[in-house]
Amino acid sequence: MAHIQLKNISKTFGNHTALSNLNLDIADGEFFVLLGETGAGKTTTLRMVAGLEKPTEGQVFIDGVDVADWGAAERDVALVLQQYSLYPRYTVRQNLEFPLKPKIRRLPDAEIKDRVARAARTLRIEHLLDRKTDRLSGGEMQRVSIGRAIVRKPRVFLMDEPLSALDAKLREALRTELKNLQMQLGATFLFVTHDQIEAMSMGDKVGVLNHGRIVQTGTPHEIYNNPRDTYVASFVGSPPMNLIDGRLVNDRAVMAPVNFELPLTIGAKTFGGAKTFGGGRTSGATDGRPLVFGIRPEDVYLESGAPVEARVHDVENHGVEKILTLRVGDTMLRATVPATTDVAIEQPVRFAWNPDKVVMFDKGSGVSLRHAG
Ligand SMILES: Nc1ncnc2c1ncn2[C@@H]1O[C@H](COP(=O)(O)OP(=O)(O)OP(=O)(O)O)[C@@H](O)[C@H]1O
Repeated sequence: MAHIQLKNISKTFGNHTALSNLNLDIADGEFFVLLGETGAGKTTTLRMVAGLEKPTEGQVFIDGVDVADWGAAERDVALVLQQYSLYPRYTVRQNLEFPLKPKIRRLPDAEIKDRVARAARTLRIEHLLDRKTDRLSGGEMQRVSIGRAIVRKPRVFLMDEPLSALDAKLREALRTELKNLQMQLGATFLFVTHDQIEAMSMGDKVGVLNHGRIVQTGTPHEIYNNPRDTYVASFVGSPPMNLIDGRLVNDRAVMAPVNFELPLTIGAKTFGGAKTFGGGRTSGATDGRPLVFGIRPEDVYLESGAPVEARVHDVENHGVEKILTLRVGDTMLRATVPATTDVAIEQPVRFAWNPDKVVMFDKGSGVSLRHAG
């Protein structure tokens, strides 16, 4: 398989900068997800690894070799796209055989048969082998597209939103299958998506791309719990992290514009022993500085006697849990609570949060104080 490195990559189209100084290091056998909104530069990055696009600046390395002069075929990568590129009049078997039959490197018939059979078994499409591809469902077609990549045994799989055209249920099923497949093949995957749930559930590592720049790279756990800036904090997580403006004053967090105070140390008795705030990273140096406080909805909880009073503005039922919108003055804040929580709209409630989980961001730069060092 392969180790992929992108070093100081920039790409401009005319006077539009699609990628700026991008660095990525994808380990051999890693499932790496590039996550970003539309237009962030995901497809451009993928096409550069595939050899379909040349960087304006910087280099792409595969297994330590600069592949600038290698064409797409020499790079030995397989691309799976959102739109399945199958031959509609051909059967599934013929579609799977097709990539193995170019004149220059035609494989022996027995080898072709074996690879097709294995791919079909892995993707559970054996029963479809003799069916024409225009008679398949979307999920089946996408399996065949992935099969066309697998049979080639490429060094790297490049996947450009391969699940986004499928309905929610199928997407979920194929997410698991793709992850299993990657582990089974031990292959290096670069998977591109705008869907943070896909990224968090499949990636060994996730790179968050914003306007052509990598904002943060890390495990899903790191990205979720320790977002580098307010962009990552609000992009990853559903509902997103609550971001509330405020300042630290005498070791208390004063949140504007409602002026409610968050104690930095919350009494051990009432609030479960949590005594520090923001991972213990409070110091005199931050006093008075404008900050943004990030609190995940699941770290907010209702409790009588808790420090802040709010009104319930909205209640969404999500089966096992409810997502509440709480109103404090003009500020809205989301809280994920158990479905058994009995609340009504406009009801007054009191809430607290897990102080260990609060992330403080510099208001000016948006960067987390933990990352700013
Ligand atoms: N061939 C091109 N010519 C001009 N601009 C381009 C070209 N290819 C991409 N761009 C621009 O570069 C930026 C990045 O595009 P890219 O397709 O990589 O984004 P993306 O993150 O994959 O978006 P999406 O999720 O919508 O596919 C966009 O602003 C796009 O319009």
